[in-house]
Amino acid sequence: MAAPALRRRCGRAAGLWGGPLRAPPPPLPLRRRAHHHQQEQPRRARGAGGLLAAQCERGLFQEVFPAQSAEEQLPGLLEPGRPPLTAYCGFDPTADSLHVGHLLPVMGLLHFQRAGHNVIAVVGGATARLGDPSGRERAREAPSAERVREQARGLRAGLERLFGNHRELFWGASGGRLGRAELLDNACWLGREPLLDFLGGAGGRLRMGTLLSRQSCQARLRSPEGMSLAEFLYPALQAYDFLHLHRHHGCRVQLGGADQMGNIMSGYELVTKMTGTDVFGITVPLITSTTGDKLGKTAGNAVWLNRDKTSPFELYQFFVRQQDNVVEKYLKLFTFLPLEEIDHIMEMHAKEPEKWGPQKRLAAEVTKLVHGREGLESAKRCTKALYYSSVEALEAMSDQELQELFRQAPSAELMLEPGMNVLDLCRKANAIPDGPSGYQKITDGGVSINGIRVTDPETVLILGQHILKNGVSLLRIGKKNYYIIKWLQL
Ligand SMILES: Nc1ncnc2c1ncn2[C@@H]1O[C@H](COP(=O)(O)OP(=O)(O)OP(=O)(O)O)[C@@H](O)[C@H]1O
Ligand SMILES: N[C@@H](Cc1ccc(O)cc1)C(=O)O
Repeated sequence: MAAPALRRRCGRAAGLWGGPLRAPPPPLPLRRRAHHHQQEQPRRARGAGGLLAAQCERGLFQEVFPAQSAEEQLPGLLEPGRPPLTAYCGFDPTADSLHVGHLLPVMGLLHFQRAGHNVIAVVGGATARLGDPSGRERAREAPSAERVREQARGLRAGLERLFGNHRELFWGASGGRLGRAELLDNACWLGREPLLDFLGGAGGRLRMGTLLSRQSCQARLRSPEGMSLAEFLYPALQAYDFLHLHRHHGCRVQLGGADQMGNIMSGYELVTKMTGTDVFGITVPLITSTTGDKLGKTAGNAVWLNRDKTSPFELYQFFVRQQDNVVEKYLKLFTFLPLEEIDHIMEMHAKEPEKWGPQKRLAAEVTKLVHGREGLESAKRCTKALYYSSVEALEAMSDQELQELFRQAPSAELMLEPGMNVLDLCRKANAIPDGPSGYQKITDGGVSINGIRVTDPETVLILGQHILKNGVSLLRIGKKNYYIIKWLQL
């Protein structure tokens, strides 16, 4: 199958925009195209029929496969009133947490769900043992079965949180029918499939030439290390997942990042050959860092969704720091805000760029989806405490937040002794050098407690001022050396 030639940019697939199939509209810049279509054919406010068009317009759905039948059939299959479709996406537990890159295929699933379709998130408890060679220059080190099981737990918890937060905080009031969301692990079927059955069944249908022609395979075969049989068979296992999900859950759509197109095409090949049913693949764009690397584990630049690895505050700050040239794109990709609202946010931003309005909104929406309302409040509290030296915010912080906020900061547990002063505190916390230079550090104005500079080393510590109600003090030496002091038996 000359598959890559069939791939086509989602944005150019006229049928997906709701326009005539044989007369695609001329390619116009996105914003103008939206208005052009609004005039020709009113855009449905919500509903399955508009799902592909809407997500292409947001830039979330990048490519569809196979282009022609997807153009011809998907819009009809997604019409409101038709039976719901089932779409799936897989996530390999090669770490114990999801990361920001994974959010995009999850957003894809959530949009399917919002349009009334059923979705399945598959944790690759079996596939992670082999390691997907797509987009990788070298093989991964094979993790132990126990490690994969442990990491799969982390991924499952993360996915459950995302779907739960979405249902509670982003759908609750909408009233419409939200599709079903299921969480499965491919170890449940791949782990039980006898080898000979697999090779004799799926193995007999997939073509070597096609598998070898995939770009990810070619790149690896040319590399000095070559490619193991396990890695070579990876796409066959992923294809088998699609077949299994099709047979047992009626799944007809596989979503994935752009790097997954080869594996998705193999799944398409297997399902159509074995069942004769048309199935489809949809990819989402890859989120990259400012240096152009795919954001993820391989490049070592992952921003995690698990609170233990990246706190709500750090996640919030990651999005607040996004540059103007990507923030509009991210608002469309990572939030459910209507496009008209995003336009308005961007217009306001042009007038008042110093307020960082779009960045803050983006950060708030994503943090709420990932960490819930409480996580967003925590992120805001930490921001106030750190960047606005808010004693109130500091006082309201839990131990966990303090640890998260000052992850790298040393902490000390101290007993408050009568008459204890600022110099004693700094010394006991090992925050200043012994002798006169430490003393001078304070008199020079290099020390603050709870955001307030203290220049007299003999100042006696006062409860409620130097020691907050929650029994902590935040000591800062110089510009950014923080020490967390926990007072015992106050
Ligand atoms: N930066 C990203 N942007 C968009 N999609 C991504 C990104 N990173 C991962 N994905 C998608 O998330 C899904 C699950 O990815 P998976 O966890 O298996 O690998 P990964 O995170 O890409 O791993 P690695 O970084 O180790 O290559 C895939 O569809 C993948 O394409
Ligand atoms: N191969 C995908 C993960 C995946 C695993 C199993 C699947 O059925 C689908 C996708 C990746 O590494 O990104």
